[in-house]
Order: sequence, then structure tokens, then C-alpha cells
Amino acid sequence: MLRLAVPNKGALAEGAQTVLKEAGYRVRKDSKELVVIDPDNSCELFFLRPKDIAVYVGEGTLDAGITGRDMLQDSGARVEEILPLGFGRSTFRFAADPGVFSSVADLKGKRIATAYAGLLEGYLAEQGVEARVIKLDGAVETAIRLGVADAVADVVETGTTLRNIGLEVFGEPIARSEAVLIQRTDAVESPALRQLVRRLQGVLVARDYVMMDYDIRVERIEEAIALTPGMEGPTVSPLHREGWVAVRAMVPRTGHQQVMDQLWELGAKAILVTAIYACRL
Ligand SMILES: Nc1ncnc2c1ncn2[C@@H]1O[C@H](COP(=O)(O)OP(=O)(O)OP(=O)(O)O)[C@@H](O)[C@H]1O
Ligand SMILES: O=P(O)(O)OC[C@H]1O[C@H](OP(=O)(O)OP(=O)(O)O)[C@H](O)[C@@H]1O
Ligand SMILES: [Mg+2]
Repeated sequence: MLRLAVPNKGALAEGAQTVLKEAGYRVRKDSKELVVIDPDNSCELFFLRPKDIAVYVGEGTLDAGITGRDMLQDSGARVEEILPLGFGRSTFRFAADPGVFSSVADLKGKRIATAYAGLLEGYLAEQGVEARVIKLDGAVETAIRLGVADAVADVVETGTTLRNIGLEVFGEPIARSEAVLIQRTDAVESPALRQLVRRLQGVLVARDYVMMDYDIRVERIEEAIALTPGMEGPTVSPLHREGWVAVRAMVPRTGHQQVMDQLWELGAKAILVTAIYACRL
């Protein structure tokens, strides 16, 4: 059995549930389920607090987990990233009242509130800045107004929370994060974990690519293939029409409309785009 830790709530829970479901794993039916056993895939899913996941995996109690890269860095646990998952993207940034600070160097001797003390302390040490880290559990943006801190270091996604309380980011981003699959450092990879990784990679590729089909005159085929090279090379099949062929290739989802425009300019007809439901490359 592969023992996998999955966020039970918060910003990563829904994305984790969706990616696992698309990869063919059983997921929980309601948010009160703490453990789901999936005998068909030799897998047990444990729904845990996102911040605790790196700890469980690092201790070796669980084989792998889904958490945020920022949480992994914060934990100091003996875990490593195996696969970035492309959702739950955020940056981890300094913020303060507008115009007070402009870079991390200005924070020397100041108080910085955060819920990610490990990540912040690591960064301050790297930058050679000595400051006082005020450890809070959440809603850290309010700490400045309440006089507990001079600046905060927190997760920023849309920036709405900061704007609402009148704070502004400053300095370089401390970290860029997204959901990641993790395992214990130097863990021996099991067949069940290899299968999970392959399936998740398939889901991510299916999300990033579309399937494109079109008909083109034989003399324009090389130019068309340059636009749609596919993975190993596109499938080119005869058409029941003299001088024409049918082409099928995977194309990155981003920019696929431009590719369609360019194919149209080459004289391609019947250009069809369909979603890829699942794939294994
Ligand atoms: N808008 C967002 N707000 C918070 N976290 C986000 C957001 N977008 C992405 N994330 C990522 O989600 C993870 C944080 O998840 P979550 O908010 O559930 O944790 P938490 O704040 O410790 O938990 P809780 O809010 O329940 O105390 C981090 O990896 C963070 O980078
Ligand atoms: O840039 P935004 O899109 O506004 O998102 C970032 C905010 O969301 C998170 O808070 P969360 O809802 O997790 O509450 P918490 O601070 O109590 O963890 C995070 O801590 C920021 O406050
Ligand atoms: Mg939160």
C-alpha cells in the first residue's frame, strides 16, 4: 500500500482532490472523511492539515504527500519535491505600510510577523539581515495595524487581502510556490509511487495540451508540420482526395488559436481542436 498525505482543507485541498480523481484514484466523498482506502490502486489517502504533511512524510510515517513548496521549505523536514503540480500558485512576500521599506535590508532590527517562520528565518539568514520574527498562526496582515509588527511576510495570490488592509508588497519575492508532490529525502521509490507519478504527469500533460486535427495540401505539409511537430512527430494519413492529407498532433493549449490561424493561412481546412482527457507519454 502507498500511503499518501493529502491536504484536508485550505487553498490546496480542492486542487489536490481534482488531480487525484483525474489520475484515477478514489477520493473522499465529504470533507469529514479522514482516511480513504483505494484497494484497486494499492493506495491509502490520509487527509491532513497542509502544514503537517511535510512532517509526516519526513518522519517516514507516510510515503508521499501533496503540499505547497513554501510549506515544504518552511517545515525543515527531510523531504524532497518529486513533481510540481501546477496549481495553488502563490508568491511569499514582504509587505508593510506604503513607502516605509523598499528592500529586505531595511528590515534590520525590525519586527516581522509571519505564519511561515522557518521559511522567513532561512531567507533572512541567507540575506544576512537580523530581524525579530513574530510567529503568528494566520491573518498576519492585521499585525501591523495592531502594533505587533513593522512588516509582514505572507502568502500573496491575488493581492486582495493586502489591498483591503492598505499594505503594499516591497522587495524581491521571498519564494514562489505551487502544490508539489513530495517524498522523504533519499526514500526508495516504490512501484506504487512510480505509478502515481506517471499518472499525475499524464494529467498535467492532458491539461497543458490539446489534440489538433486538420487537412492540408501535400505540398504544404512540411510547413504545417513545423507548426505542429507533435511529440514524436505528427500522424499523417491519406485523405480520400487527390493531393490532400490529414494531420493529427498534440499542440500546447497556450497559443493553440495562433497555431490555427497560421495553419489556416497555409490553406489548411477542417481544423479541429479537442481536449485530451488522459494521456501517458
Ligand atoms: N490565496 C491563497 N491563500 C493562501 N494560500 C494559498 C493561496 N493560493 C495558494 N496558496 C498556497 O496554499 C498553501 C496554504 O494553504 P492553506 O491556506 O490551507 O494553509 P494555512 O494558511 O496554513 O491553513 P489555514 O488557513 O487553514 O490555517 C500554501 O502552499 C500557499 O502557497
Ligand atoms: O493575495 P490573496 O489572494 O488575497 O491571498 C492571500 C491571503 O490568503 C491567505 O490567507 P488565508 O485565507 O489562508 O487565511 P490565514 O491568513 O488565516 O491563513 C494568505 O495568508 C493571505 O492572507
Ligand atoms: Mg491560510
